[in-house]
Formats: sequence, structure tokens, C-alpha cells
Amino acid sequence: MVPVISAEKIDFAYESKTVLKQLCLTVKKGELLTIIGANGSGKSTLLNLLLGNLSPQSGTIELFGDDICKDRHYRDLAYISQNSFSSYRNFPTTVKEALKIHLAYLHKKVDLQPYLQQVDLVEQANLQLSQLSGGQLQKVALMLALVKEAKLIILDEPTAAIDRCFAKSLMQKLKELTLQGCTVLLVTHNLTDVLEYTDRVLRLKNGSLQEVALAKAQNVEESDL
Ligand SMILES: Nc1ncnc2c1ncn2[C@@H]1O[C@H](COP(=O)(O)OP(=O)(O)OP(=O)(O)O)[C@@H](O)[C@H]1O
Repeated sequence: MVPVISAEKIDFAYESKTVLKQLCLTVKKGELLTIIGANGSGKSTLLNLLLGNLSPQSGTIELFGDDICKDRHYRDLAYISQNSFSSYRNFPTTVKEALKIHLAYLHKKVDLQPYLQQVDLVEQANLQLSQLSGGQLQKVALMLALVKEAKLIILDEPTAAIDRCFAKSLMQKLKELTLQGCTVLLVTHNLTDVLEYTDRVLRLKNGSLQEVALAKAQNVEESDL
């Protein structure tokens, strides 16, 4: 089966600053993959390359078997960034209206209530996005990804701004989605939140990815998270 993500021998530098060296990554359909790494190791850079926001100096990146130079597969992708919530905050709508706008954009007609329930935002449905907390805005971002029925969900620090209880239900939800064939790639410094749910952990170090055995992942040095 064609991998969902296939990156081959990626070299990337910001001018003279080399960040990634001959990096390879293959992610199969239905996998929940976690990438860890110390601050500045290049995790966000790698995500930006996978999203097609940056181009490697050498190497190839394919999504769903297509070179991202030709097709970035936006229709299949949902990206929840570290600060997606701060950009939502400036959007002058309520939670419910944001969901309706998103559905209209996707040409979909569905009942809103189950989506609000899934992310526990029923009580906040009529609040303005500007009135939500960081964690609640993170839930809005997840809800929009669920509505899109994305085949690949990429999350940067998904549990950083949310409480432990929602972190658990978020990870359960993501795991459930992978069992239905969705693929999830996330970057985190909170390995404890994801370890129970992840299929693999890769550590970004010295510009490339190394597999971390799940049994050993708990003991990964703090500086690598
Ligand atoms: N636009 C840029 N121009 C120059 N250097 C950059 C740029 N963005 C990032 N860098 C550098 O590239 C390296 C990797 O940064 P990146 O943000 O990818 O790391 P990260 O692993 O996501 O870090 P963190 O865990 O702190 O979010 C860092 O040394 C950073 O200073």
C-alpha cells in the first residue's frame, strides 16, 4: 500500500543554518506517529516541509503517493498548529457560526450537535471565539478537523494548552480515528499524554529521525522532549 507520508533524504537549511540532514520518514495509513525532539531540533520545520510551506534543498516528499510539489493534498489534510487558537481568536463569530461556515465551505450539511458534543463545546456553542480559553480554541480546531473528515491530521503540540482530562479524550479520539483509517502525525513535548495511544515514537536529533522503543520512551531525557 502507498504510504500516506513518504519523505526521502531531506536536506533543509535556513540560509547557513542546517536543520535537517538526509531525513527519511515513512508513515503508513492508520498509524498514530509521535515525533519528539529538543527545542530547536527542527520539528516545526519538518511539519512545514510536509505541509509544503517550505521546500527542501534536496530530497522528495510525497503525500498519498503524490509529490507535494504537484499536489499538497489540502483536501485530505487537517493541520492543528501550536497557535491555531490565537488566529481563531480574532475571527468575529461564535463557535456554532464557525462550524456552520466551515460546513458551508466544505459543501456539507450535517447536524452540528454531535460535533460540539465530541469536543465538549456544547455549553460554549453561542460564545464568541474571542471569549474562549486557549484550550477551548484548541477544541474548536479539532472539531473543524473532524468535520472535514481529513485522511491525515497533523498536530503540533496538541496537548500543550489543554487540561489532562481533555488531553486524554483528544488522544482517545485520535486513536479512534486511526482505527477508522485516518493517519495522525503529532509533535509533542508531553510524551506522557500520548504514549498510551501512539504506535511509534521518533526522535528528531542531529537533523534526522531515530526510532525510540516504546518501552524506553518513558525514560527519554527531558531535554529531548
Ligand atoms: N525562519 C527561520 N529562519 C532561520 N532559522 C530558523 C527559522 N525558523 C527556525 N529556525 C531555526 O531552525 C532550528 C529549528 O527550528 P524549529 O522551529 O523547527 O525547531 P522545533 O524543534 O520545532 O523547536 P521547538 O520545540 O522549540 O518548537 C532552530 O535552530 C531555529 O532557530
